Amino acid sequence: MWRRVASLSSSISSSFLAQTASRLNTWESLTTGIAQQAKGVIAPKEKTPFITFVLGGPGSGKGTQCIKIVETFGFAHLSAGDLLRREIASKSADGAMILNTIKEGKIVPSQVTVKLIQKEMELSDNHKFLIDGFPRTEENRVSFEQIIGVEPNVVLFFDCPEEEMVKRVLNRNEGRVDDNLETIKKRLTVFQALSLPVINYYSEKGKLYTIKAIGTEDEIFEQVRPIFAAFEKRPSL
Ligand SMILES: Nc1ncnc2c1ncn2[C@@H]1O[C@H](COP(=O)(O)OP(=O)(O)O)[C@@H](O)[C@H]1O
Ligand SMILES: Nc1ccn([C@H]2C[C@H](O)[C@@H](COP(=O)(O)OP(=O)(O)O)O2)c(=O)n1
Ligand SMILES: [Mg+2]
Repeated sequence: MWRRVASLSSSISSSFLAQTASRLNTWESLTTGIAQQAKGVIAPKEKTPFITFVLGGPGSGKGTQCIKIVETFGFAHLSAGDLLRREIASKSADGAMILNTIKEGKIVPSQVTVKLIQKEMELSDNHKFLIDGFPRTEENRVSFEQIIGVEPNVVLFFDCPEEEMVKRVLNRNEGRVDDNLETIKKRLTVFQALSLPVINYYSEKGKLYTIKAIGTEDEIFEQVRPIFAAFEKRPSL
């Protein structure tokens, strides 16, 4: 599992290792993991997690491009929206609250979303994660850093004109409760007010890759491809 893999990486310093493990509250499982590895129960893996956040307004094409990135570069795709919709469908304790929040075009409390992402990361055997539609607020961003204890390697921003995003969402045809004009207008306001500051934050950190998200799906992917192709040449990916 990733948390054991990450923790066992030789490229992470031991103080960072301890800090991360305690944040994840997994020191016990970490040491168990080491013991199991020593016994040969788990195949040894030494890859550091490689995290990509995929940002952009509603309908900017995040999910569509994530499918292509998965096919070409073998990432695990974790869509925050899909994880939240799965919670609604499973009728979990948070389901009704999540449904109302999504209908209103608002953002679900960060701890709920980060816990869902954390669970998926822990279950995955992959070390390359595409985290789609997250972080959408500064609160999301800080919560991820506090709970997961790592920062993204790459942040993709699909930059798309509002008119085009509205057109795409209204044609999406996936039966989503938020794909209507009233909710999309609210979502665009939330995007401007709460998500753009996150995008600016990563721009200032030099981690942001802005993609002009107009044109065909293939044309857009030709802007995405070289970003990961360059990382593939490095030992980190
Ligand atoms: N380049 C594109 N041109 C036209 N339509 C697109 C393009 N990329 C995606 N779409 C369509 O737009 C809608 C929204 O795309 P999606 O990937 O779900 O965006 P997001 O995840 O950012 O909301 C979907 O119906 C998708 O098929
Ligand atoms: N980090 C996130 C991601 C999604 N959500 C909620 C609120 C969003 O409007 C919905 C839908 O998100 P999703 O990423 O699936 O939406 P788009 O693909 O951008 O249309 O889920 C959230 O509260 N917090
Ligand atoms: Mg999406």
